[in-house]
Amino acid sequence: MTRSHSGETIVLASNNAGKVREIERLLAECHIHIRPQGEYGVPEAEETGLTFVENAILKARNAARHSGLPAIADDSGLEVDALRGAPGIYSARYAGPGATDEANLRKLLADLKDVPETERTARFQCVLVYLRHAEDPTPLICRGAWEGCILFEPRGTNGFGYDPIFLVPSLDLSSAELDPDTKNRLSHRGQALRRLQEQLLA
Ligand SMILES: O=c1nc[nH]c2c1ncn2[C@H]1C[C@H](O)[C@@H](COP(=O)(O)OP(=O)(O)OP(=O)(O)O)O1
Ligand SMILES: [Mg+2]
Repeated sequence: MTRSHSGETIVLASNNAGKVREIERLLAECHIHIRPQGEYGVPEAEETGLTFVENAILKARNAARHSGLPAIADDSGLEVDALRGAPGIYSARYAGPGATDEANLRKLLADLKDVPETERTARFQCVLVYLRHAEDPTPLICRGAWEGCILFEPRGTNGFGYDPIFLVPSLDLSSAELDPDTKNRLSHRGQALRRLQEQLLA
């Protein structure tokens, strides 16, 4: 069965403006049209899963159900080796329910204050899920991971979330010091999106 869209709108199951910007930018290049779920009055899904995959499916299904459209969801987070993978799937609520990006980032810096540079390795994970409709039994699932290190102080003003404290070692720049195209070329989300594009357009 073909998965191609021939211009059909896909709802993007995210309330995170930073994610929406990055995903719109990459998918526009291949003429896949997405609209954020806010435009359809989709209520926020409860992220009760224990894996990125489960949470992405929950979010995509919720958006597909309320909008009647195909849906893409992104569940992502930062795994810090010195914290045995935390905050992971809990990255958005690390400093508590409804925490701001700034509060989450400050908590992470505080938790790592005694961890030396060589032990500050980390990676961003991203899982994207595409559902043709709310009951789609064969979701497309694509992932990406981006290796880096946690800085001691924030640097840069681009991006969102933990970007100001995520060092990209090959460039010696934080993720918040990258322009949007460079971040999309390297990031966990960019990797997952290119895999999803291939499958959607296959
Ligand atoms: O490229 C990134 N650059 C910086 N930080 C990032 C990135 N990618 C994920 N993150 C962080 C943000 C948030 O703390 C968590 C995602 O949580 P996650 O539940 O997937 O998203 P969210 O609640 O912000 O929006 P939504 O669920 O509506 O898509 O990981
Ligand atoms: Mg979320």
